[in-house]
Amino acid sequence: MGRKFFVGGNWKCNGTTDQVDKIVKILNEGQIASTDVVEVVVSPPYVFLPVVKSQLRPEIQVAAQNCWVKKGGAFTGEVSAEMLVNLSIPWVILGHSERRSLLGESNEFVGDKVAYALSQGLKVIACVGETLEQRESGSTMDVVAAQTKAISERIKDWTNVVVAYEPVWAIGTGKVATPDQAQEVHDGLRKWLAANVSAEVAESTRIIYGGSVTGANCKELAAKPDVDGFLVGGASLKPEFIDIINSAT
Ligand SMILES: O=C(COP(=O)(O)O)NO
Repeated sequence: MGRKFFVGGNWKCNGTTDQVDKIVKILNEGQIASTDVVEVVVSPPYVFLPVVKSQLRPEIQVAAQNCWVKKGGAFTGEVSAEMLVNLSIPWVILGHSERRSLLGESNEFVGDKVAYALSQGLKVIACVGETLEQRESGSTMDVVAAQTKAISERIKDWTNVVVAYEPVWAIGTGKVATPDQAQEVHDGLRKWLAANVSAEVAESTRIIYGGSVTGANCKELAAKPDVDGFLVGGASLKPEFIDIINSAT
């Protein structure tokens, strides 16, 4: 049984009501491959999540871009996993490099978040990726393995986890990883899962790529055997996101 292609759209901290209406229109009117072929999940900012969920065609799911690490309560400004479940938001992105770098989210904190979100019934897009300095020092696999280990030590069931490899040096820079660069790390992650979790988890877990994916570069990336899809930032706000959704067909 192959891994179903997965395309996520991370809108990040972007959007006005007019812009959101335009993006939803693009998504609802675009000719996209069937849900038998591709799983599509878009991730608006929290404030637009319920309205986007209510307006999107049923084939497209939604994700939050983050959630709190434990049960809700006196944590001003946070949004809990329980709230997302209550709103029938099925997915959450966790461990994005922008939160790791800007907000100091450690590997252990991200691991705890993934474990708690899964425990509440959410499905998780778990982000890993190295900085340019780490890549240039040859420590890419050490870094992404440590990030993945911090998750693996805290969860038992990988069924509802998608791993997103997002090299920090490719995010928002236009410097997309080459297909071979992406394949090398995805293969390394799959081997890590096989050695440290199980052959079944390694085979079934989708490992998706993020970092300057566009309608122009997605096809050759999608052609790589261990690239199971994408987590798209900037291009997910544009009509070319439809091409990226269809890139596996
Ligand atoms: O951060 C990203 C990628 O962003 P870009 O596609 O804009 O590089 N996905 O979560």
